[in-house]
Amino acid sequence: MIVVEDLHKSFGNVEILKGISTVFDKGKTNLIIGQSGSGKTVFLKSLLGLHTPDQGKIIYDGKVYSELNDDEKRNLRQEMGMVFQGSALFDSMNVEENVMFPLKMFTHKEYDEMKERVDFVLKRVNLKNAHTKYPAELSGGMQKRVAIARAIVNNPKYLFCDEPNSGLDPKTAILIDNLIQEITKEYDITTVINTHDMNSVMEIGEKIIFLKDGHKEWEGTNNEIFKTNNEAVTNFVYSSDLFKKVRQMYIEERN
Ligand SMILES: Nc1ncnc2c1ncn2[C@@H]1O[C@H](COP(=O)(O)OP(=O)(O)OP(=O)(O)O)[C@@H](O)[C@H]1O
Repeated sequence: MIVVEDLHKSFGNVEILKGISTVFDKGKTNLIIGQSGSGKTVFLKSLLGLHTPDQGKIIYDGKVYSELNDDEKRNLRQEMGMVFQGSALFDSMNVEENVMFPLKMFTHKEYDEMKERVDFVLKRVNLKNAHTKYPAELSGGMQKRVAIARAIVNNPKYLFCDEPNSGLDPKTAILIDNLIQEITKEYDITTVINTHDMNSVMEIGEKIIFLKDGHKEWEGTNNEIFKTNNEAVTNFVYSSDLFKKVRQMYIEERN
């Protein structure tokens, strides 16, 4: 579980995060949504420890980040997995080497043990016979699977995903969303996903926080987002007429 208390972050004189408080539960897919420039990436980077907040606290299962010493911070970072936008695989490494990379960096495991773990996670993301392939030889969906395998290879307690569906067709995007949700539940991970994808919001939005201009404007579940009367949220989520009609039909059906 990650608890965020009154998080503020400025760059120069410009305040980007203006006092965000929320809770991200374990075993759940938590989504951050909001318009471009609303502060989602700055927020996600703050959760990763890449930005130091000016004010407020981030608490990881009882550990207040700002109160940890350097070793404790390093240990905590090793409990975090990250799926970057565009997968960010190493082009010069094959799939097995990409996935093994965090184990080589952060553990002292023998090769056989690392290989066993790599085989396990690649199987878990349904990638078989891809060990010796290079990223350029893989489809976008397969690259995402490799990125997810790499993010979970070190058994993270926290998984952060930045636009995991960018560049994928809608069907593959749903498969990737479902895979992230399954893994989150299976290994009881606290997962936080930064997304623009409204399909993701509807499919896996167990908890959604909507940022607007650096504030938390709204939070709730995918069921609640259908019913909310918050204008900023409805304008954002139902920006197309088609979505507005679907929402109207849903509300009428429920009444
Ligand atoms: N390192 C930085 N230095 C100065 N300003 C920054 C820095 N990082 C982000 N910003 C500013 O913070 C604001 C929020 O940016 P952020 O990248 O968090 O938006 P976002 O909601 O993730 O947008 P998008 O959906 O387009 O990725 C922007 O105005 C951006 O210019």
